[in-house]
This record gives sequence, structure tokens and C-alpha cells, in this order.
Amino acid sequence: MVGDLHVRKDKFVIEGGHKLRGELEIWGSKNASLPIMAASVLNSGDLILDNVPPVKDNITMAEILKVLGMEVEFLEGDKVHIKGEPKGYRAPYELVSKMRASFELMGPLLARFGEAEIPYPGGCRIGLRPVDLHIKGFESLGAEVTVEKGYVCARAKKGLKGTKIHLDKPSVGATRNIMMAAIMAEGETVIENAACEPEVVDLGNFLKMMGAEIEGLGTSTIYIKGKKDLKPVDYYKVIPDRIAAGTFIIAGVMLGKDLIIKNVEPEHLQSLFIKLKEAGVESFQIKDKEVRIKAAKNWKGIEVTTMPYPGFPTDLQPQMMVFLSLAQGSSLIVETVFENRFLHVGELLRLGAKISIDGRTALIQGVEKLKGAPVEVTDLRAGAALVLAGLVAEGTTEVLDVGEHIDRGYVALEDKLSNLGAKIKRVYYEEAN
Ligand SMILES: CC(=O)N[C@H]1[C@@H](OP(=O)(O)OP(=O)(O)OC[C@H]2O[C@@H](n3ccc(=O)[nH]c3=O)[C@H](O)[C@@H]2O)O[C@H](CO)[C@@H](O)[C@@H]1O
Ligand SMILES: C=C(OP(=O)(O)O)C(=O)O
Repeated sequence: MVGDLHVRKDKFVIEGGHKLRGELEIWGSKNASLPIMAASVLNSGDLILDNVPPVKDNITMAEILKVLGMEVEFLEGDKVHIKGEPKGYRAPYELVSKMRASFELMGPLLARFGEAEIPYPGGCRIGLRPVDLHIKGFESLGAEVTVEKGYVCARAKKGLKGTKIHLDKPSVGATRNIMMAAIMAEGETVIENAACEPEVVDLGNFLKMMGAEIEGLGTSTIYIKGKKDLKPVDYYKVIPDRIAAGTFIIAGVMLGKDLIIKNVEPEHLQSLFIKLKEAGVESFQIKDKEVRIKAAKNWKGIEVTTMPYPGFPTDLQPQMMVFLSLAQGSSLIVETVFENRFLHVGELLRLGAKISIDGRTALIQGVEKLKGAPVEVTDLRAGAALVLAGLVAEGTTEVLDVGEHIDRGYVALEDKLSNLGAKIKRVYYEEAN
């Protein structure tokens, strides 16, 4: 019975060991869709964003835009229709606390209204994840920033002024937020030590379509010439999700049998391909936007260090750890981006993996097989990794609490995997609150 003391959750029940075959089309990037949806508060008119999957985070962003006064509707075929203009500049805590990228409304709202009030954001609890670099950037542009009852409030009544900003770290979110604030500022802004991630470039390309003057996208120095007047954009197509693609590619090298992953941007996944080859995996071919994969027979342990792009993505680290758990010999994974992104390790141990942690380094001793067990999801990519582990493990694995995390970034993952031959189903359960 669902009463006050119980919450309804969902889990995946996976029978491991089944091969993956057939075709899968990768959807649009969540981490590019989110800031582009945020940037739509700067657009006037009718916008169709294409390749925007209805993952939970995108739905949350749509809800926030609606609270701000815009009309947002998800259409068939991963399109979202955004109309109208924002009437307010304060985003509600209940929605912002669900994900990280909601804080990226601050830059465009500040540019548009000279004012923005956004609570500290949520998102995966993989580290402290402060927003100090975002705030320093807004302050450098001339905004006065205060924190009031958990809301970060930025004010620049006289408008923002372009300046040189050097980021202490190449933060993806801070680069995007500052870029959005700066496109309407007076004069030139230079962002040094900027993030080079494809999702930053995609947002920049969208802003350029609006008439923003931006140079240096994809490099560590971004130049922005502020402009008062932007022009409406009516259509933009978001890049494919490289992390979703990487997740399926890692599944494929463990379990593929003529698996074809489509709508992949190979350039965005070079660091993964290089590491798979270093481990001795040659059973995949890349042609244009397609990757054809067969399971590798065996592979050897390697060292992987997560780094900002074009380094190995932290968002594929948990999935890679599953692959390396089954390697011959030992592997090292060094997580340099987030200080607490080994939450999946405890769960992988339940499945028989041999992993120890020393600070930001995980030492993985390859085992012959993983064995099914109940495991709990702690964050989005940890969840993806546990699903991969369940697919490859002997016996049945129950991956608990998938709705809270996995659905944030993967739409109906169980259906996509079932279509490829996996035995996986979603089951609802109740948990004491
Ligand atoms: C919605 C979205 O696109 N999320 C991605 C984005 O997150 P997000 O934009 O939050 O990641 P950042 O690049 O900002 O974070 C990188 C590091 O910088 C630190 N930091 C960041 C901002 C700040 O003001 N101060 C600070 O110290 C963070 O704690 C972290 O240790 O990039 C991450 C790194 O590729 C990915 O894992 C996330 O999937
Ligand atoms: C960490 C992630 O998301 P977020 O930044 O929204 O928490 C992710 O997409 O893996």
C-alpha cells in the first residue's frame, strides 16, 4: 500500500548474459539541450529545438521556462516547441534543486532583465559542485551578487560590461553561463581557461544563430563582442549525446553481436576509442556517424584519467569501470574532475568486482565474471554503469531507484535495451520513507 510512510520507486530487473544486436539511434545531447533551452529566454518568437529527448532533466527545464512565463511543448520526434518571452527572472527552488543545469538560466536572465534570482542548483551528488566561478564571472561583468534565503541574486541594473575573465578551472557550466551573460554586455569579453566541451560549442553555435558575436569556441579562449540586438531563431538541431553513445559502445564491446549505433559524432568520442584500443579492443568500426560493434573476446587492464574535453569524460568513468572490472590484469582510474565520483564502486563490489579506492584513484583487479545482485543507484552515470554491469553479469541483477537518476538522462532505457535483445524490465516497488 502506498501510504504516508512509503514512496513508490522503480527498479530494473536484468537477466544478464544476453547479446546485444540490431540498431540503435542515439538521441540528442541532454547536456547541450539544457543550456540551449535556458538560452531560449533570450530568443523572441517561435523556436523548434530538434534532437531534444524528453528525458527528465529536459522536462524539468521546460517546467522552469513555463514558470518564467514561456510556452513549452514537447512534440513527436524529440522536438520541443518554445514560444513567448519570459515575464519573470526568479526560478523556483522545487525545480532548480532537481538538476545542475538550471543554474545556467542565471546568465541569460541577467542579460535580458539585468536581474536574476536562482537557487543553488541540484544534480548528481558527485562532489561539492560550488557555483563560485559562475558568480565571479557575473561580478567581473559588473553584476552585484548576493545570496538571499538560498537564492543567488544577481543585479546589474545599469547593464553588464565586457571584461577579461580567467576561470580557475575550465568549468563547463561557468563557461556557458558567462558566455550567455556576456553576449549582450557592452564591449568585449574574453573568457580564458574556458571549457572546450562539444556542449559548450553547441550552445555557442545556437547563440551565434541569434546574432551573437563569438569566436574561439572549442578552444580555451573565447572572445565575445556584446550586442544589444539579437535576432530570433526558429529552428536549431542539438548535437547527438556523446555520453549516451559512449554508454552503448561500452555495452557493445562487452556484449555486442552485430550491434550498430547510429547518430554518433565520432570526433566527440576519440578519447573513448583510444582507450578501448589501448585495452586491445579492435572489434568496432567507425564509418561516418555509425559505429558497428562486436563483443571483444578479452581485453587487458589500462589506466584511465578523467579530464576536461578532449580528455576522457568523467561522465563515462563509471561505465568504463565496469568494462575494466572484466579486463585481464589490473587497471587504474584517476578521477580528476569530481572529488566524489566513485559512489558506484560499493555497488560494483556487490556484483563481485574487485576494486579499491585511494583518494581519487581506483585500483581495479580484473575478475572473470560479475554475478547478479541487488544494487542501488546513487547518480545518473553510476546508474548507467550498474545497468551495464547487470547486462554482463551472470544471473539476475536488480538495479534499484532508477527513476530518480537514470531517467534524468536516458529515455526508457529498458525499452532501448530490450529492442537490442537484452532481458530487462522496469518494476515498481515501495520503500519505507
Ligand atoms: C548539465 C551538464 O552539462 N553537466 C555536465 C557539466 O557539469 P558542470 O557544468 O557542473 O561541471 P563543471 O565543468 O562546472 O565542473 C568541473 C569541476 O569544477 C568545479 N567547479 C565548477 C563550477 C564552479 O563554479 N566551481 C567549481 O569549483 C566542480 O565542482 C567540478 O569539480 O560538466 C561536467 C564535466 O564535464 C559533466 O560531468 C556534467 O555532466
Ligand atoms: C553529472 C551529470 O549531470 P548533472 O551535471 O546534471 O548532474 C551527467 O550528465 O552525468
